[in-house]
Amino acid sequence: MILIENVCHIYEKLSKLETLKPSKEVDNLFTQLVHACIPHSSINIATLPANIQEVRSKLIRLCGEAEGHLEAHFSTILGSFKNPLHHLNIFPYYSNYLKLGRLEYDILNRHYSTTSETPKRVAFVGSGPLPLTSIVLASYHYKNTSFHNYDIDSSANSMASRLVSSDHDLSRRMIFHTANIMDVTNELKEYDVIFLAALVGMNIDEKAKVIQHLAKYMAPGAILMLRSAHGARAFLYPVVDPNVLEGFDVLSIFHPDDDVINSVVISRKFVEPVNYIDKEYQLDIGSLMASSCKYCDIQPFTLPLGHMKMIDE
Ligand SMILES: C[S@+](CC[C@H](N)C(=O)[O-])C[C@H]1O[C@@H](n2cnc3c(N)ncnc32)[C@H](O)[C@@H]1O
Repeated sequence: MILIENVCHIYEKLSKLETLKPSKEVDNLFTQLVHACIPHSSINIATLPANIQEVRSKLIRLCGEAEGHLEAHFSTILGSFKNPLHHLNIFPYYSNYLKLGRLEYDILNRHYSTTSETPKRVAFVGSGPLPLTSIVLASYHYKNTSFHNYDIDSSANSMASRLVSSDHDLSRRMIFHTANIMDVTNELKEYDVIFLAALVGMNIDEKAKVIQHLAKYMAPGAILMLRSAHGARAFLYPVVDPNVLEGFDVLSIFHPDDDVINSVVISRKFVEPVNYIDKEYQLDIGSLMASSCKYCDIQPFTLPLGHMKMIDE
């Protein structure tokens, strides 16, 4: 299959590079990789043989590493401006973040509440040196909400806070916490909505552990927004399996088919605590959740961006 050959070929080249810091060569290879993957939305990655799965998980790590370098590079440049927020469009993927932010806002708005309330406190886990999702949501969509950004890396947080420090409004509403999210416990109860970055939990097991931790501490009824990947885009980002969302109702899953790479999974922490009686019952809950996802939310609604597919999985 041409796609697989192409992806493996690009992986070979990327894995031989000494550094994944931004350069013409690195940028070209990642651009080729993204363009190779975007059109293949119907391929089921789970059916590929083990050697290709191995390439895939290595590729996801390389993509994550390169994304970290790219974000740090542009955050440093932006930090040299008097007001960095006026220059965000120098980041080559800024328009993707504007689209993704709008998409996530629309999805959230539809499910957040039956009243016209908006979330008061939002957390973004894995915000990185260039926390564009929080910046876009805080600037354009949730203008009275505070955004608590969590990152394990203190240098990412200092770069990120520099970006908003000269903005009177955002510097008050964007708060940065340096912590491994696995060590943050009761504080998580304070958030109406928690976003989990695609790159926190690089494989199914790591992702499941983070989700289990969030399930343990999030407030009942709070919303968890997850980023996943569909079709060949799963060569770029980890896939969130809805079956690992124990303790949550999966409300819907969106698979963009344009240049927004990530799928969005929205789920709500159970309102009533679940008393697991025995292992068998626990399994039943899992399968019930998987099937409830099938039927929970399949009525189409108007998305401003077009090109979006709402898929029930
Ligand atoms: C650079 S990316 C930023 C977000 C990215 N644009 C996305 O949507 O995934 C991921 C960030 O997650 C942080 N991270 C990874 N694991 C983490 C954890 N367990 N707790 C907190 N932050 C974590 C990394 O330090 C990194 O800065």
